Amino acid sequence: MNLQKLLQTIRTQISLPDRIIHNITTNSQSVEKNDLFIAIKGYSFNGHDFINQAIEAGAVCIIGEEDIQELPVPYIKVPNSRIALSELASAFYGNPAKDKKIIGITGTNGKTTTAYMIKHILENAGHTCSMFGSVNTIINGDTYPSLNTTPDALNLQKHLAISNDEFIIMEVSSHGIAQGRIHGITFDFGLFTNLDHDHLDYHGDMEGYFLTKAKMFEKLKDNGCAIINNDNAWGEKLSGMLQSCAFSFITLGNKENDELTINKITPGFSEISYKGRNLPLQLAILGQHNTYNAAMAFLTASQIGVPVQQIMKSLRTFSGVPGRFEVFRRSNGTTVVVDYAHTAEAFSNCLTTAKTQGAGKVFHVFGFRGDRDASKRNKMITISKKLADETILTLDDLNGVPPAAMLQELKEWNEGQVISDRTLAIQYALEKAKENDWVIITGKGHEPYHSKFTLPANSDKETVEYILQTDNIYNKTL
Ligand SMILES: CC(=O)N[C@H]1[C@@H](OP(=O)(O)OP(=O)(O)OC[C@H]2O[C@@H](n3ccc(=O)[nH]c3=O)[C@H](O)[C@@H]2O)O[C@H](CO)[C@@H](O)[C@@H]1O[C@H](C)C(=O)N[C@@H](C)C(=O)N[C@H](CCC(=O)O)C(=O)O
Ligand SMILES: Nc1ncnc2c1ncn2[C@@H]1O[C@H](COP(=O)(O)OP(=O)(O)OP(=O)(O)O)[C@@H](O)[C@H]1O
Repeated sequence: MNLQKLLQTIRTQISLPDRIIHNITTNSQSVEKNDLFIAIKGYSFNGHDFINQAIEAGAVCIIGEEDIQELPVPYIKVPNSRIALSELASAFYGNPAKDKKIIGITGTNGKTTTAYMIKHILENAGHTCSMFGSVNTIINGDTYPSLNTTPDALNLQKHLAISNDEFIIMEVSSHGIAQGRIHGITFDFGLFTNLDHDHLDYHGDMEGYFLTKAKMFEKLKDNGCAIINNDNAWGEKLSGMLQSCAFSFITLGNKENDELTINKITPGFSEISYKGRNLPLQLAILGQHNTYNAAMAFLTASQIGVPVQQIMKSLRTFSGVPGRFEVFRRSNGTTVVVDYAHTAEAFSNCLTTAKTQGAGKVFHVFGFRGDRDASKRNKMITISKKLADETILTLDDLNGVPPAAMLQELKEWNEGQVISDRTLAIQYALEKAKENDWVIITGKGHEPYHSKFTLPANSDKETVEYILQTDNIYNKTL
């Protein structure tokens, strides 16, 4: 793309040589000849420190937000590099968002599950969908791994440009919003699932976290639609803020003016009311929280025009998301659940579901992510001890925290079992659980985790599958 034309996007007054830009990059290590390098101030590094390296590798123009003198190539200072990145990426890929119907899903929990449900319903109704989220990225039917829940601006614009699908369903994380990753796009639908104590290391407090999430709704098209779960204080607060917006908004909850109300939740079957009709909502997956996710998906599909009966049928055949409340049965009658829960509310949902399903004893295995919001740990442990019969603490991703320091902390939180190796912790719970007991393993879900005793498995899901397939306990085979 022509450099001068590209830079009109960020309204620069600087006159630039007439040349073609090969690519835009923010990483000096991937710069190639004729690239435009954008210096980003990050959390671990400052991209401005790598400008010389980028020039040596062939960058022909640099964008940054610091004062920098005497570079051998044009340097353009902008107020905010991440915003410039979004604008330039959008221009570079031909403003691909403008022709797309984009569904953005934000909230602490339920984004992935709701995204999968919407995709399932829309595809059954004959639509095609791309999906960008934390489990994977699906475009034109091809699946790619995801680095982030919300792709960085360059990848986001690139994904949009290559997608030929009718709908884009994307999870919108608070980090993605705060880092301007979605700056270059507008949404047709904006969904808010809920808000729970998480990521406060990044956002400071709940109010700051909420206001970041709320920013996604500033990006809704005037003819767009917001769909809010009103059955929590933060959803109600957001609904209040959206009253005077140009776009329409509808809510789900348990009040008269909610578009959809959830009247009753029982295992595998709930009753909702929609447009004056009471409807049985049958799901093949467990967890009362999934009724809320299904209700969000229902409202979205209905707004798109999928007939109600068809939505209900699709929800009945929805088989779930990898690592989200995945249920396994052991031959001795124990039920094992692998779930991606990271917050106290998500723990509460999982553990309560076990009890409502008639669990005997409930064993709960989990750990804390190192270097991530330590302020939520007290709530997580408290709810686990309240609702589980035995809490077994183990290591989760350490993110650079020394294992000994984390183990020491785990021992301070739990006078009961602390088993450092995650595989052995799962093994311990499975050995103790008898018929009708439940083992709930939260944290890693489908994501890889490197245990010393990894064997053929490296996620909680694979660990459990391996044990159940062989019905063997790891240390007997080591
Ligand atoms: C803390 C955080 O959010 N980090 C994200 C951020 O990276 P960063 O700003 O920290 O980058 P950095 O490593 O400090 O580098 C700064 C700049 O220097 C450049 N650099 C660096 C080294 C070098 O040799 N040369 C060079 O040019 C880098 O390319 C970068 O442009 O920007 C990157 C590009 O957008 C993200 O991939 C990265 O996500 C990391 C992987 C991450 O773990 N993020 C998590 C916290 C996150 O975003 N999570 C949410 C979901 C949360 C949830 O709901 O659970 C998500 O959307 O994924
Ligand atoms: N509607 C909900 N309300 C509360 N908890 C939920 C809800 N939906 C899912 N959960 C819990 O949150 C966990 C993560 O679910 P999901 O992956 O769908 O959410 P997410 O918002 O995408 O989270 P992440 O970004 O961490 O993947 C689930 O395993 C479950 O324990």
